[in-house]
Amino acid sequence: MNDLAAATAAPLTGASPAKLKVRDVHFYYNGFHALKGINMDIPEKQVTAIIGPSGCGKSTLLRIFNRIYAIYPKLEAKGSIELDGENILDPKFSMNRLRTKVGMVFQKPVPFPMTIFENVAYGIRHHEKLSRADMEIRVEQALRSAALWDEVKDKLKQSALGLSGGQQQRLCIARGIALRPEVLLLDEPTSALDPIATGRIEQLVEELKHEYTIVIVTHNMQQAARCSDRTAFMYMGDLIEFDNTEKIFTKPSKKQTEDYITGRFG
Ligand SMILES: Nc1ncnc2c1ncn2[C@@H]1O[C@H](COP(=O)(O)OP(=O)(O)OP(=O)(O)O)[C@@H](O)[C@H]1O
Repeated sequence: MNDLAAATAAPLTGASPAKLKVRDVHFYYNGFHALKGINMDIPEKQVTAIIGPSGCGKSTLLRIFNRIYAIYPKLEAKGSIELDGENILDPKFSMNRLRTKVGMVFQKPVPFPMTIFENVAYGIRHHEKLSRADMEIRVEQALRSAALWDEVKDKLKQSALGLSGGQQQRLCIARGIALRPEVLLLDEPTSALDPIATGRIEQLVEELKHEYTIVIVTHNMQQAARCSDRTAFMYMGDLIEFDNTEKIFTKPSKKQTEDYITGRFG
């Protein structure tokens, strides 16, 4: 870790190397300075939660990890984010390649209006040419990984819109992992779900971290405490503290973090 990262983030502990190295990242919405010099190392095959009050920049930071902002004019990111040593903010890092390495699941599950099978196959087809048999294997693997296979294996040809909200969100996760990304971004993936479906997704996150580096934005502090290894606390575009989740929730170093997790503001 360089000096910049050391300024806000405790060093990574344990065996996980950094999968993403965020260095002095600034972000501007049409001139509005939304991220003010973020430095952090996201550990490989662990879950990193980003928490903080509404408007602090959580989603903005998450969306930079797959450069989704690049489709809008007047949005600008500065700094660098290295994925295994390559800067993903560099326009030379193609969007197509980035999509296969970094998958994203949004707050509200939005299945495509097509069959369950096609929802998963669609993205794969865009990037790879597979035989029908290989495609069937890939779709099954993705649905199994997303803990949805047993519930849908007999109705793969039915519309995905007939699934429950929790099933739809797991389908979106299956769609995300079907491309075999290395990093999975989850933007408040359970905010539209009931407690049972939420528990299922949290359990799934726990299982998926063995294969993927996961970054999750959540408003729910209990969720961050339950399912992440590291937690980043943001406030007004700054990364205030980034440390092991247990430390953030039991012995935070910064007063602002303590005030937030004890409900004194936000
Ligand atoms: N498209 C946009 N145009 C202009 N400003 C924006 C845009 N999107 C977000 N912002 C501003 O950038 C800041 C960070 O927003 P962001 O959505 O990242 O916050 P957040 O922490 O994810 O909030 P929430 O928890 O409410 O989703 C806020 O001040 C917000 O108003």
